[in-house]
Amino acid sequence: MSADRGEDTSEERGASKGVTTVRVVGTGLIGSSIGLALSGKGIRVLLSDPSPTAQALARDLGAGAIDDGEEPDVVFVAAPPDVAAPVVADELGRWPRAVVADVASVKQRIADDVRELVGSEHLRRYVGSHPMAGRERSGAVAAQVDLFEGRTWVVCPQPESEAGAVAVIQDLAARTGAAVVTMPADEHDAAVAVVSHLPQVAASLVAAQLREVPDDAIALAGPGIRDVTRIAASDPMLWTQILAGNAAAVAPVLRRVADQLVAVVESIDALAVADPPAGGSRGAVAHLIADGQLGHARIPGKHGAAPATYATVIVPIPDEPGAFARLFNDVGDAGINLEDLRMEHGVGAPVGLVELSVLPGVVDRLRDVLEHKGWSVHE
Ligand SMILES: NC(=O)c1ccc[n+]([C@@H]2O[C@H](COP(=O)([O-])OP(=O)(O)OC[C@H]3O[C@@H](n4cnc5c(N)ncnc54)[C@H](O)[C@@H]3O)[C@@H](O)[C@H]2O)c1
Ligand SMILES: O=C(O)C(=O)C[C@]1(C(=O)O)C=C[C@@H](O)C=C1
Repeated sequence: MSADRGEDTSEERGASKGVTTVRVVGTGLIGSSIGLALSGKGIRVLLSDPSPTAQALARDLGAGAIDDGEEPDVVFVAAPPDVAAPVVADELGRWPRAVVADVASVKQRIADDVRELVGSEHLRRYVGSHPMAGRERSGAVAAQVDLFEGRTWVVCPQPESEAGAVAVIQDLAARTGAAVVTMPADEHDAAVAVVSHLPQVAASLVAAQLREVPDDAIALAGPGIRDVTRIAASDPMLWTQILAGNAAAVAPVLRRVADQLVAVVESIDALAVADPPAGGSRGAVAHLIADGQLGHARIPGKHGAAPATYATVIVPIPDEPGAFARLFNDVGDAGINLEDLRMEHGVGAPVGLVELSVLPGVVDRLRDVLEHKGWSVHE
């Protein structure tokens, strides 16, 4: 088996060359995005979902064909985490030659449940995996062909997983454009507790504070609150399952944050009085922000590359058809690669603010080109 950690290389690819048919079970956001990505690579994708509407919608959006009972080479189970294990077990039983993978956000508990359901010997063809890509929206309608492009896709082999089965899933994940990382399931769960599950809890807590805020205060919302709360729009049912499935790893992370939050409150309390005593409270607050800077600087860039600091320019665009296309054409004509893009809608104004991120070396040229084309450009 290939439980070695590390990034897949192109030399290792090719393991899925013999794969012609992939069955996707659960045709929501992730299942349909897999279907779109693999269909685009010439693979025959068969779609199955207990909801006939979800299944038909995925088909209509181009994610594949409705499953007709044809034997698949590979099955991706993209069902909710609380049913992933029994669905994997069913698929292993139904297709005795297929490699069966799941894509659920937690890995160890699902693998343990599958082992209990089918027995260790049948785990040879099972490979746990988790694309670190997603959206705060659910269902096929939110699926995207390039959802996995440049994102990490974690493959978590079990001790029983056959090397060939692991290689097939690594290879298919790579064919969606993802950067494949292989690691044990328990390490995956500890990692996502910090990099995925904590952010969801934090975003939901911050956004929940806005429920009672008067309209006049909400109207002041700028990019800060939007950045911190985007994922607060996520599906409560899915996230209850994810947090329950990884509770043992998430609880200590939340406890550490809670302890640090209590210390921050004490420092801020000390500073709230008219003439704060010199007791180190300012230092504690400064450390909080500085530590955050250090953590933020460690977040990898595209394709898992070293953290990249991009330069940004902000361009107001009119809220009218074709404005976006014109802006992109002007950037493209200048041969400048956009590294990232964000859009803010001005409150009460018929303009949007587009933030373009580029490598620092080309930002001056971008500014010149856009000004020359008549755009007004802000830092
Ligand atoms: N949403 C994300 O950002 C994200 C990212 C990576 C991985 N995941 C994982 O992918 C899986 C699917 O999440 P999603 O966001 O696509 O959810 P979704 O709600 O968009 O889709 C889930 C689909 O599964 C179907 N389903 C329900 N019960 C089923 C069953 N018993 N058998 C087969 N299908 C069933 C539903 O009808 C629905 O179409 C989850 O396990 C989730 O943890 C989600
Ligand atoms: O971008 C988002 O909407 C996500 O939150 C995606 C995200 C994450 O990055 O934490 C959330 C949960 C999934 O298991 C994988 C990816």
